[in-house]
Amino acid sequence: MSPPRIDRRWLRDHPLPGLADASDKNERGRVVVIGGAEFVPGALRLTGEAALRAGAGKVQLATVQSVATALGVLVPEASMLALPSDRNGEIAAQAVAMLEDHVGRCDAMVLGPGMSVSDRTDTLVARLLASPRQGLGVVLDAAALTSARDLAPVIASHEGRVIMTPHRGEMAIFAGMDEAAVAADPEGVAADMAGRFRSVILLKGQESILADPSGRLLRFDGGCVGLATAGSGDVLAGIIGGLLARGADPFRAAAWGCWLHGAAGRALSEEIGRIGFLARELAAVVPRLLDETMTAPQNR
Ligand SMILES: NC(=O)C1=CN([C@@H]2O[C@H](COP(=O)(O)OP(=O)(O)OC[C@H]3O[C@@H](n4cnc5c(N)ncnc54)[C@H](OP(=O)(O)O)[C@@H]3O)[C@@H](O)[C@H]2O)[C@@H](O)CC1
Ligand SMILES: Nc1ncnc2c1ncn2[C@@H]1O[C@H](COP(=O)(O)OP(=O)(O)O)[C@@H](O)[C@H]1O
Repeated sequence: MSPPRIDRRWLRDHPLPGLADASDKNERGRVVVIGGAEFVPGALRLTGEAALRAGAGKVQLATVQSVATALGVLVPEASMLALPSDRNGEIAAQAVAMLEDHVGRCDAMVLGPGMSVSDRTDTLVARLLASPRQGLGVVLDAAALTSARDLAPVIASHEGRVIMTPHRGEMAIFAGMDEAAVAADPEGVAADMAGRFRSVILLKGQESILADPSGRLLRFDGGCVGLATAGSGDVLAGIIGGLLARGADPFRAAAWGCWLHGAAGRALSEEIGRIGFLARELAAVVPRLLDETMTAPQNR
């Protein structure tokens, strides 16, 4: 029997925490997004804007010094943390000392967009996850997933507050199996990894599978082919980070994020065309979708 579907009915039965009209931006939480490099200088724009569009109160973008100023101008709503880089224009391992302080003041951390697989990334990810912080939700995406594969006990110590978002290729590396084996049993693989890492796993694809350590499983098939575009996963990670910062629990944040991302893709398919809308266009659709799903009686 296939797992329940993430759809409007599921969202209605599992609402996001409400926000009073009188609420202050500080009540909507703070997200730090760590990643990017000289060869993908705009990656954090995708993630940071998505976190803000999902309702986060404040976003901080932490990336290499050589791109930080330009990125800050591109996303003037964010504050910037300029990190030392190595000779390849990627975040240097010593940046971790600067980051540890900042992460301690945040409600959500998104780690990995635009980073590449390397020993430096491994060091950074291991150090940033080493001491779980009360209430911090974590999204691990892209290269951070490869770093996470040897960190099961560390990730488990975060007590279910880590969300990992691999696509099938990343899951194959992460789980140490070939992609055909992941494709043959995505539900089994996602459930197994969620149990081993005591974390939430969102295995992305045309159909995405969401699993948590307690054995809950959901599926989402409401996206569209246009979502298979560069940077689309960076946007999803940002939406989930923004929802975590607003106070959603990790499983709910991942499920809502998956649905919002898919529904935004469908909206752009209709408005712009089936293929060829840009990842950076997705986030702007999210606030309207949130209003519709959170308030309109006909959608409940
Ligand atoms: N590239 C860009 O233009 C942009 C990239 N951006 C950022 O870079 C991140 C990476 O994106 P991407 O596109 O560089 O790597 P993607 O294909 O996700 O592979 C990741 C890993 O999975 C592996 N892997 C993949 N398929 C596989 C398979 N079938 N079977 C097995 N393995 C497979 C793959 O192995 P490889 O193909 O290298 O052998 C690699 O190790 C992205 O999430 C985003 O943050 C953005 O900022 C925007 C612009
Ligand atoms: N054919 C498809 N139909 C529906 N959704 C898709 C399809 N292909 C990819 N997606 C979705 O698009 C997103 C792509 O994420 P990812 O592969 O990480 O992109 P990138 O690495 O380019 O940022 C995922 O949320 C995935 O579920």
